[in-house]
Amino acid sequence: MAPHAEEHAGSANGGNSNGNGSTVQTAAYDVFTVNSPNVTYTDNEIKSKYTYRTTQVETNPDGKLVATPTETVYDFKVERKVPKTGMMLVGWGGNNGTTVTAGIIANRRNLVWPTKEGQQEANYYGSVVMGSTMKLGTDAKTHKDVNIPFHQILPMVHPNDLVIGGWDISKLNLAEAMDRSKVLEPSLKALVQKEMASYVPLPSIYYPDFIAANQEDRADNLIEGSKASLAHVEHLRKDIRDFKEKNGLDKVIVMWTANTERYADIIEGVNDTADNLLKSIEQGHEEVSPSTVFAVACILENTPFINGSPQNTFVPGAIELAEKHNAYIGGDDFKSGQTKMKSALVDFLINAGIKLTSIASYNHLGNNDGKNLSSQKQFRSKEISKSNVVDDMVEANHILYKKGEHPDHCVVIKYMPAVADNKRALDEYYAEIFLGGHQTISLFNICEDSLLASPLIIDLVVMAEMMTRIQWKAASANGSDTGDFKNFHSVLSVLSYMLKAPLTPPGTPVVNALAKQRAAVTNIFRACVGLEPESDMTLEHKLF
Ligand SMILES: NC(=O)c1ccc[n+]([C@@H]2O[C@H](COP(=O)([O-])OP(=O)(O)OC[C@H]3O[C@@H](n4cnc5c(N)ncnc54)[C@H](O)[C@@H]3O)[C@@H](O)[C@H]2O)c1
Ligand SMILES: O=P([O-])([O-])O[C@@H]1[C@@H](O)[C@H](O)[C@@H](O)[C@H](O)[C@@H]1O
Repeated sequence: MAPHAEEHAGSANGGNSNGNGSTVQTAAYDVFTVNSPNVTYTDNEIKSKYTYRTTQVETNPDGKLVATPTETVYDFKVERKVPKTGMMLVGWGGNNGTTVTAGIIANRRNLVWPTKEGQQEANYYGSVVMGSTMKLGTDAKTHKDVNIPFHQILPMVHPNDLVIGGWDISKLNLAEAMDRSKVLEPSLKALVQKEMASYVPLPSIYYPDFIAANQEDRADNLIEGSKASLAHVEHLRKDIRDFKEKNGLDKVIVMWTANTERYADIIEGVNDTADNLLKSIEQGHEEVSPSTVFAVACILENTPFINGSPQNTFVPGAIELAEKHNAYIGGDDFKSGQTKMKSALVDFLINAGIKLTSIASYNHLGNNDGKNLSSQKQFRSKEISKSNVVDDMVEANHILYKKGEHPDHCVVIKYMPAVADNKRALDEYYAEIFLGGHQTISLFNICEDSLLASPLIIDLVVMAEMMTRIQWKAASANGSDTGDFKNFHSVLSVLSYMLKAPLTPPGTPVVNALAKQRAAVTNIFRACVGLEPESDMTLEHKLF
């Protein structure tokens, strides 16, 4: 590890929400308990027996559909002890990395700072986990909805308790990098400057061909070697172990928030299987990217790895390796502003029976991400993730769209340094309506990119950590034992709400509709405490 990293290797130490750094025992019964014969609480676990109800459809020889309601009973088990958790960011010195770190410090210390609009308090707005609620049920007397904070449904890590560290190819300390990012108010920066200056990213791996050449001038904090090697894998694994040991952590989650890489070619014999990928890394194959090396290191270290960028980090060999090691991976590409709006608006239009015929998606931004994306190969990675986000919604409506038919969809990103991190998103949605009419929706959406992405980093890390403490097994009808509890599939598709191009287990469908994504994670967490899915039927208000 480079000497300067030794001198200052720091981590944003997590004082927990009561400030003493111990493991915070956050139990779901803090706000509620479930009164059901199917749910049991012990000091260490919540166990629930959950009946999953769905509908199987078959097609008769005459083409008629037959719908059969089905029930599957699962046992879920949740570890209640909230572990002392580390968040290691790849690209820690970037706009997102510095912003999320400063934001957590500001919240942990309950900071208030002057702005031109007046006093601003720290908050976690934009985080589903920390800023949203879910309906628990209806009040037995008033029959009004009772809503609880999302993060209270299960014993989740509090972001204030996260111990933060990471890597960057730039050697700037986090205070210098925060200044370079031009995201935060000077008054807030002044309050966190001292702590941020004590954090210096660990050196990282840098394979120039994978990111824009215009990034070379910041590559001064490097691990030796310009292509994949097992030495790189072992170096990163040791970094994770050292960070865990130095901070007395129970668990670490690694998040890629470094630059967008070009796509890696999928080559038989190179990255198509786990064994071939490991062999290619050993041989220093040019087609293995830094993000895939990080993914492999995390999988082998059994540390969840999430990709916040659009490149195809998870080549087939990486997915197979994660499955073999029962390790968690997730991605791709934070869904922060323009695309999040798109995944909600397209869902609304198509489900309203309005035939969307074209989406023109333009944006310009002036941060370093935009500079990297000004290179065609890196832009192409982003163009793919921003374009595929409507596919599931279009394919679900065969009334509006014939098979293979879809709206015209163009994505444009331009680098305009003047606007810095305040990305401008201009969108036009053009649709056919009743009797040949048209509806045109034009949006001008200023997205402060890092202030929108940082809460998603928190959500991804907190939810990924929560998933490591949930296990399941098929329950038996007669109470006989059905074997050991198991982890969810290695590919955490439950994280899709925060991601533009959700990675799903091989062969399973991709859901991009924003409301469906939120319902999925909400209802899975509810099932873990034996609660039925959120239903908006409210029959209690209709049948009386
Ligand atoms: N709203 C958003 O900000 C948003 C939304 C979706 C996706 N993303 C993606 O998140 C990523 C980060 O965005 P950002 O605005 O923070 O970008 P940024 O350019 O400010 O930060 C990226 C950081 O990664 C570092 N880096 C590059 N290669 C590295 C490597 N191999 N190892 C370690 N560090 C490396 C760079 O030095 C830089 O500090 C980008 O890929 C971007 O496309 C951002
Ligand atoms: O706001 P969003 O569509 O989720 O995505 C953003 C893009 O609009 C922007 O061009 C890009 O630079 C960011 O990295 C991010 O991907």
